[in-house]
Amino acid sequence: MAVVDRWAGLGSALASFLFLWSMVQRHVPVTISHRVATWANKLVSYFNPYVEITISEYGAERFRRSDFFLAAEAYLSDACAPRARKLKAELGRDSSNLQVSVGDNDEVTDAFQGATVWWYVVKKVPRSNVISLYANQDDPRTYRVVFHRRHRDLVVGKYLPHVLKEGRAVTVRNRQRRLFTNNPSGGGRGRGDVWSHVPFEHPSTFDTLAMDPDDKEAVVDDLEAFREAKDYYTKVGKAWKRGYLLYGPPGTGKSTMIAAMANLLDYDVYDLELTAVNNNTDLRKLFIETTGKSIIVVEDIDCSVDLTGKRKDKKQADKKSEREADDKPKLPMEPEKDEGSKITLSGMLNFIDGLWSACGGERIIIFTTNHKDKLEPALIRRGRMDRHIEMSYCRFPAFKVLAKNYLDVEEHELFDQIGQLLEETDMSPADVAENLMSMSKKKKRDANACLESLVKALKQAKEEAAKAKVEAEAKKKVEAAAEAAKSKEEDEAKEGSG
Ligand SMILES: Nc1ncnc2c1ncn2[C@@H]1O[C@H](COP(=O)(O)OP(=O)(O)OP(=O)(O)O)[C@@H](O)[C@H]1O
Ligand SMILES: [Mg+2]
Repeated sequence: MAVVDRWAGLGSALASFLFLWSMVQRHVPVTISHRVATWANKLVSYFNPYVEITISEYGAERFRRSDFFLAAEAYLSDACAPRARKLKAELGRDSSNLQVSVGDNDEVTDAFQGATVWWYVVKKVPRSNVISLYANQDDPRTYRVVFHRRHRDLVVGKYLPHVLKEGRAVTVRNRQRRLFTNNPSGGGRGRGDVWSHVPFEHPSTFDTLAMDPDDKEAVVDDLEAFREAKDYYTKVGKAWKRGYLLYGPPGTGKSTMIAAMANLLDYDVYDLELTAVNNNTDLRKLFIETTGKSIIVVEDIDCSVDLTGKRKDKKQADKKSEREADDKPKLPMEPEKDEGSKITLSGMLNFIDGLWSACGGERIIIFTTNHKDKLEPALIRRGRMDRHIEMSYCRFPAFKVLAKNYLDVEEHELFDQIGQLLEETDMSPADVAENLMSMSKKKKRDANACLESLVKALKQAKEEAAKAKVEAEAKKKVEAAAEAAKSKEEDEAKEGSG
């Protein structure tokens, strides 16, 4: 009975203290109550030897998640997830790789050079009128890093930089590379909508690419030097980017080489379809929305848009006369027919090396074409397209790579004959490859049969080429004769009238 009484007394005493405290608080100046709070904090920290650092999801850049937060997230999921009890598994952004991260309100311990560090994930529930029991999926999170105060220098000076570095490395390692293509201009709903992407999964590598070994090595060296050359580019005052022009007949491996480059450098690929871009402004927007560590590709640049001012004028003049000729009244509702892409040469040049091209850095721009001579020289001069790489017909060294890849054959009695034939005939690597895999699926791939079929195809190609040559010469002769006869006739007519 007495105990209950005592408790009741204590309760009422506490109640009156709280009441008094709230009265005091109301009447004591703000500065004093602040001072009391600071003192209380000091008192607590005197007895509590632990220090806390917080890393919030949204830092100074309100629209972007803070880099440090992302790095910490990656670090935790990689290094500490095995010790967490509450894990969260999500499909990665590309729904192909599973990402495990530490669940909300969980504690994870980490050890670093003898110091123990505790990580907590806290969700910040925004103050609102609606009371909700569960934190929202999108509520910003904060990491709390707690450690003993004697480790303060170690944690701030070494551990956190270590987390940042490791986290970034993990992000790069887990990154699913992507293949982007531009959406038709005007179709996007807003920022970030200009490119769509799929996972980049092309298996081509420089090992499987058939070309002259010396040329191949030169390209690989060049790419690797580029990747390491950030400081060099800064020193010489150039934007960190490099242009390659790949030219050569169809089927010689231009697209394949781009995939091999992306796989070698571990870059994303932006496949730019110029015909879907309306004007120079859209082109610039596309460029700005690309990220670093990427290859921007324009395939068949000679075919996609008319980049020479002269030809464009002619086309427009043609269109005009066409319009005048056709006197049918146009329906008022009918919009003016799109006059094709309005990208100009200057827009394209700006795209490659204008001021904007320096945003972000670490980009490779590649043009491919089947007709190098048709291109505007300004577009491909050195500095814009720094390196011109010719992809040519398959010769013996390239054939050896294909034979090894497709048939696992490095030596064969037919090689001499094939080498000879490849020197005399122009056959693209695509055709050679096709012959090397031309066996039906049921039969086991037989190297002899494949090589024989290749020899046959080469001989046939050689004959056809010879025949075509003879025909072309005959045609030339006939034309020359006709020309001579015509000029003779004209001369005679002149003499007759004179
Ligand atoms: N040098 C090569 N090494 C290995 N495979 C090749 C090579 N060239 C062509 N091939 C094979 O031929 C196919 C076509 O090659 P690719 O698409 O790279 O040619 P391309 O030069 O881009 O042709 P186009 O000018 O028509 O675009 C590829 O799938 C590839 O398997
Ligand atoms: Mg191609």
